[in-house]
Amino acid sequence: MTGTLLPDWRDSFPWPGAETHKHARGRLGVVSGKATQTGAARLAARAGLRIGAGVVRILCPPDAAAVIASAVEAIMLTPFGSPEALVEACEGMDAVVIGPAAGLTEATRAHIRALAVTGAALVVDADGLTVFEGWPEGLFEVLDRDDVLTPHEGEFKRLFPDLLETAREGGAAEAARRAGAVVVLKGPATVIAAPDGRVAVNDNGTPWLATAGTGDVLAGMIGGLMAQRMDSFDAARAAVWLHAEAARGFGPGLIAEDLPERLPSVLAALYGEHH
Ligand SMILES: NC(=O)C1=CN([C@@H]2O[C@H](COP(=O)(O)OP(=O)(O)OC[C@H]3O[C@@H](n4cnc5c(N)ncnc54)[C@H](OP(=O)(O)O)[C@@H]3O)[C@@H](O)[C@H]2O)[C@@H](O)CC1
Ligand SMILES: Nc1ncnc2c1ncn2[C@@H]1O[C@H](COP(=O)(O)OP(=O)(O)O)[C@@H](O)[C@H]1O
Repeated sequence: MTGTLLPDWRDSFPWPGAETHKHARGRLGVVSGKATQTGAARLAARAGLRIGAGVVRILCPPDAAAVIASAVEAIMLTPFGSPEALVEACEGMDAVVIGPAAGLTEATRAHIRALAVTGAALVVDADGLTVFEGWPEGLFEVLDRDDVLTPHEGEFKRLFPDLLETAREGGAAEAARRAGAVVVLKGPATVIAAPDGRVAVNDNGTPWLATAGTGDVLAGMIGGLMAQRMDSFDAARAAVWLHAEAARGFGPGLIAEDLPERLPSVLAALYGEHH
């Protein structure tokens, strides 16, 4: 492992107890895009499962069901055809990831606003952020403090056009206050900020992560920890650190698909330090 100090979120990491079962470990939902854009959701779902959510289900538009069904095993699948049907399919979910390859459509906005009133904590990423460009309050007004936004710099600028001139730390802190949710401003030194003023800067980033789909994996990892009821700020810090650690362990040639498969060895090292 990199660094001499072990990260301080490890004491609240959700290792399974002897009496647990899969539903008790946490239920994660991941909303997929249309039939030609299902890869991002599958990456996020696999990452959520690898990081310990006990049950992971992809929610998809009806046209995407056949594509996804042939590409998943442990991950379950429910098609939905309206915001109401999505809410129904998410009943009992502890956390839901929405946005990766969701599409820049009115439907994506409606799905996010509908999910926000369920009991599930939300991770909003990618198109789920961009689709609120010009109407950020349409997103912020429905978020809770335990929801998480995961913008890269381009997405951050679309929601907070005045804040990137500020230093990244200050900008992310103000963004979290404005959104009323945790903000993960991704990049070489990812900044994690909570609406209560907590701010952390991740120190183990690696440029091997600069490849398509790694952000989708990160969203799934954060959602997977939130599904296990880890505090959202700690879940985001832990996921960002573990994600980079998995990439460092792989090195040259890394593609997004490799990250969930590296997680067991990163988690095993962390588990060994803890027990
Ligand atoms: N397997 C799959 O199915 C995958 C599906 N994916 C899905 O694809 C969709 C598009 O996602 P996206 O992130 O490529 O595009 P988007 O944000 O619309 O615009 C990109 C523009 O933003 C700017 N930009 C500025 N800073 C930036 C930064 N730090 N990182 C990146 N961009 C930055 C930059 O502008 P430039 O700097 O070039 O002027 C750039 O041209 C989305 O639905 C996503 O979920 C992907 O997740 C991959 C795997
Ligand atoms: N140069 C870099 N150094 C460290 N981490 C990086 C670098 N470039 C990208 N990353 C990380 O890779 C991930 C990319 O996420 P994102 O831009 O959302 O990609 P995608 O939409 O293709 O999934 C983020 O976690 C980001 O912090």
